[in-house]
Amino acid sequence: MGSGFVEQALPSWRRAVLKVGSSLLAADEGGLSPRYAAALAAFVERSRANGRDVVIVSSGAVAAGRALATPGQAMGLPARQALAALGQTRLIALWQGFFDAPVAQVLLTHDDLRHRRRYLNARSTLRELLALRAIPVINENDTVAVDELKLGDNDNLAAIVAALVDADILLIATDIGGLYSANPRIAPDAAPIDDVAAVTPELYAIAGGSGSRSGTGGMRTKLEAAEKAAAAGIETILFDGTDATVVGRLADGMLSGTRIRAPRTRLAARKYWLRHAPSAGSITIDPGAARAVRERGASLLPGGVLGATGDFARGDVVEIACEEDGLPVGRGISQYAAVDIRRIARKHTRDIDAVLGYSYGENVIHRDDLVAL
Ligand SMILES: Nc1ncnc2c1ncn2[C@@H]1O[C@H](COP(=O)(O)OP(=O)(O)O)[C@@H](O)[C@H]1O
Ligand SMILES: N[C@@H](CCC(=O)OP(=O)(O)O)C(=O)O
Repeated sequence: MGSGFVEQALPSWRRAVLKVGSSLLAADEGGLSPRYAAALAAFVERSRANGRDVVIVSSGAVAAGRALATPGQAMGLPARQALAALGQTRLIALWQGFFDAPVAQVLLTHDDLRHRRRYLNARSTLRELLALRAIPVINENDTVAVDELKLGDNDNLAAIVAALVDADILLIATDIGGLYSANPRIAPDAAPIDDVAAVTPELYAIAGGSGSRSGTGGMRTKLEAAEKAAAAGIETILFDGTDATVVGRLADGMLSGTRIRAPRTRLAARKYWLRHAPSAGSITIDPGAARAVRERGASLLPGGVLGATGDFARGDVVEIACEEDGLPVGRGISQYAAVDIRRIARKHTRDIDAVLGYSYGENVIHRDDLVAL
């Protein structure tokens, strides 16, 4: 029996976040199983061979750890956290087993992503890992992630990561064909929904909880994730990771599952945000740098910077002004604090380290973080 979803073209993409739920990795007898992960890994491999980047957000640490715990043992929060710590090494080993390329373990909490500096550090690390052609495998840092530190679930984590790494698409592999008009495990005649223009309250009303022992959020958290991704201009795809044919076709650019659209493009969403975020200060640049930013969309290097006003921190949004006419050139996220910029202004990129004693890279503002006005 098919899932009822009609095959449609997958929107073209260059960088994806692939979220793999516990239900796809947990073995019936406890621990992890490569059963479904193998086809998903083959998809990652094929995508990478075509020059695309894939970041994996993988659940399954608790499920993996369960095989190592005594059955019947009390399962309070610390016990779950201990299971996650035990299971995480197995989880990474499972993924590494599929790839020749190195897998990098990245564990994140809400706190890491809420604080601007740590957010930027996570972003730089992930960018660097992708530049190294490594395969980042991300999970929530369950050891410390309790209550207010918790992102709650990996669907939401995957959406935040998608925005973090500038992904074009968020692929959520789950244990069901996609979104249905009701939970098919309860309502067998539920109808598949192939295409969603926007996540609405009505949609949340049809999304129920998890259908398996290992899964957590059910469709609700997948819709929350899709809503977050859409706000950043990223489309979300829900598909059945247990169906090797569906996964194989995905690598051919064809989807059987649910496509949840984003109302605006990624660039438009980002530029809108950069234009409207409150600014914490300004950077003055010379006319040559102003031309490079305006006409070529170039990154801002320290050589073209003349100074900084205000007391902004690394990661703040700042105005960029041209010293010649004082007119605004653009806005962007500064990689350096105002105090640092005053010291590296007019210096060559290679001297940053010598002047400051550290470096956050060659750009004062990276072109991806810059909008010309
Ligand atoms: N409207 C719906 N359409 C599809 N699945 C639904 C719906 N409402 C609830 N679900 C449940 O959501 C489950 C998938 O979520 P979950 O168990 O958390 O998996 P994962 O481990 O992949 O995150 C499905 O197996 C299904 O039981
Ligand atoms: N960090 C947890 C994952 C929790 C989670 O969100 O699970 P799931 O709903 O299966 O994606 C673990 O690795 O077990």
